Amino acid sequence: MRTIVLGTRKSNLAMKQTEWVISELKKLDLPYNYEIKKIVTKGDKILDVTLSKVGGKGLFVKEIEQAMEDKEIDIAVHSMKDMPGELQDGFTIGAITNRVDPRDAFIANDHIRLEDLPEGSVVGTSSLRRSAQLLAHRPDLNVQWIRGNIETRLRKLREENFDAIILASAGLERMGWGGDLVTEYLEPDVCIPAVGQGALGLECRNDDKEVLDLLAHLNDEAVRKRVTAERAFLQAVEGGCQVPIGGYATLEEDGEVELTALVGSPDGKVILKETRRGADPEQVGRDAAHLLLEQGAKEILDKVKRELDNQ
Ligand SMILES: NCc1[nH]cc(CCC(=O)O)c1CC(=O)O
Repeated sequence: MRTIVLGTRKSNLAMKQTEWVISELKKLDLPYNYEIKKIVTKGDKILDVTLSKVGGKGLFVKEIEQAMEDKEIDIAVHSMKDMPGELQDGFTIGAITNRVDPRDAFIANDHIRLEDLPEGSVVGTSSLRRSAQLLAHRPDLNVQWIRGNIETRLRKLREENFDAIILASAGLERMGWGGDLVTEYLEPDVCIPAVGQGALGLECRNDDKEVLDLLAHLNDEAVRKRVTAERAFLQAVEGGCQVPIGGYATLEEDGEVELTALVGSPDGKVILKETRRGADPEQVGRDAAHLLLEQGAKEILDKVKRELDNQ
């Protein structure tokens, strides 16, 4: 009986996600054993440093792909939102799983809602996408950088000088911490989520037919269409997870995908946002990108990348 090894980062969230994947695989009742191997990536070792400094997008993914190439692992479990736009040769996303809540969660001390936060309140985020949209909505707030995994950020909200933080609902939900912790969920009209947020990507070697067949059972075709549109947009604007880009697609009753795509300046002063709809997810993503590029998205992103490089 083949043992299929699932590799992931060693954070508690990554472990929870991988355990969930294994429980879904076990339900299939196929003759395989499953094992988890934790991989400590460079990105995990330097969480306190600005990621862009040490290789930017795909930092976590590369080392996990190396482990797959070396056959140490067979499946890599990723948050789709941490996946770079393009994979290295030899790998493919065998499944995009069902999507938990894609929205961002606003968590405030004393549960003060975003609308009611006093001027100058300190909101922690480590995402330029969140800071751009937050400041566009509430330019009077004081956005501060907050780093670390989910547990660390929640601790910093309690112990340090933050009035509120923003986290992905998905991570909280998977940790089993949704509910009471969250002050409010930010709807896409306030905060467009990150491309792929809430879905898991199960990556494998593209010549491993057995694993590809196995993963096909976990693929959610509706989510794949949505995330495909979002990622086509991300790729066409050449963005990664370090730049202020959001993309959120829904699947409509007629089978068309509707994508809202966003590029903003980190200070929230410029927000470019367009909605496109169509039958071909890739085309919808590229069209949205084209519209934003026409309006100056590339200049905004180039400026952000230059600033990150100079940090
Ligand atoms: N950038 C970190 C990260 N990568 C994936 C998630 C969880 C959400 C998801 O699976 O989409 C988070 C936490 C966060 O952004 O608050």
